[in-house]
Amino acid sequence: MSARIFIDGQAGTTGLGIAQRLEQAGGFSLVTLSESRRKDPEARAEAMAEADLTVLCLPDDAAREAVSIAPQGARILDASTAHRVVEGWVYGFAEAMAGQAERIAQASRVSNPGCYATGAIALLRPLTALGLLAPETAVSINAVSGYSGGGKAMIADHEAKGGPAFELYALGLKHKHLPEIVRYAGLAKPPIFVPSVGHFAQGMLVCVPLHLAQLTKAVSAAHLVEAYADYYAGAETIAVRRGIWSHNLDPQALNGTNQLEIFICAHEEAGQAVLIARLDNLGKGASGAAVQNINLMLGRE
Ligand SMILES: NC(=O)C1=CN([C@@H]2O[C@H](COP(=O)(O)OP(=O)(O)OC[C@H]3O[C@@H](n4cnc5c(N)ncnc54)[C@H](OP(=O)(O)O)[C@@H]3O)[C@@H](O)[C@H]2O)C=CC1
Ligand SMILES: CC(=O)N[C@@H](CCC(=O)OP(=O)(O)O)C(=O)O
Repeated sequence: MSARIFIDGQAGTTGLGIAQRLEQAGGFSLVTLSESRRKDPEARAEAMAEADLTVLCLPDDAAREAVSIAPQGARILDASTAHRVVEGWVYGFAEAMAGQAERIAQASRVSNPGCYATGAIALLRPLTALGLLAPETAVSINAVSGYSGGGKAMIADHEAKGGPAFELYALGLKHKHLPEIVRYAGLAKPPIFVPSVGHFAQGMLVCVPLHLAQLTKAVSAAHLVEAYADYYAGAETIAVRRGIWSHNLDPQALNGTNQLEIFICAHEEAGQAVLIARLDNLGKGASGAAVQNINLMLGRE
């Protein structure tokens, strides 16, 4: 029998992406609401009761409201930022932490990670877990995203007005992904995080520049590659590669997939490295990860 999924916010960017992926995968049927009822709390609560699993693809306030009206026993996966560091919610990044896939499978409340957070945690968690990076280290993160990361409003802006070509933002240094990055990367204090957005729809790069002396012991780039490869051994969605000087990295290369690539680039004589995660912000950064979590929660993976 097919599993019944209610996507609250199905008309939005993430909701549409999840619906398409579930349709392609097969074995799911969607509980849907008419245009006139899709924001009606009573209709949404009924749809949650009918479904085996509800996925929230809503702005944060609407996601909190959805949880408050959810019928008893409803299982919820929240794609918003609202519950990522909230007690009682399991963080939906199965590959990042030992035992996390099992915790997701058993949970009734799972939060889907943020797109930048997925890249940052994929890079930093192995280093803190292996004791190579002390939690109190001062870390910086730079990232670039396609404009679909900003949802319907940013998509409309870019597609109607043609730009800007590139811009930095969140320069108040309080980006909404910092709390989840701190908690799940295992850091003791927030990194300096400077995201940016370019005039391309989809795809992202998340970069952590590192002086090798910041690590707790002397390691070569080859050792780092090996350490990441061991950490993610068996993770089908994550590939580890040694960065090559002559390569440029295109943020769009993994679009349409649920994959994440880690590149370790280093200038060892200078004691410098840059760790880079490449992913599709709408794939492993949103809808792809959501479908992975749906499968785990329903015991299909
Ligand atoms: N875009 C991305 O890359 C990612 C987004 N997310 C998160 O997913 C969530 C959705 O984002 P995104 O898909 O980009 O946003 P969009 O703006 O594209 O879609 C949000 C949808 O929610 C609907 N909505 C708003 N309020 C309510 C309500 N009270 N009841 C029912 N529906 C409502 C909107 O309706 P209407 O169509 O009328 O506006 C819209 O269809 C956000 O929390 C976002 O932070 C997570 C990971 C990545
Ligand atoms: C380009 C852009 O604006 N990106 C969004 C993040 C998108 C995302 O993944 O955020 P959530 O998962 O937390 O919703 C931002 O920086 O706010």
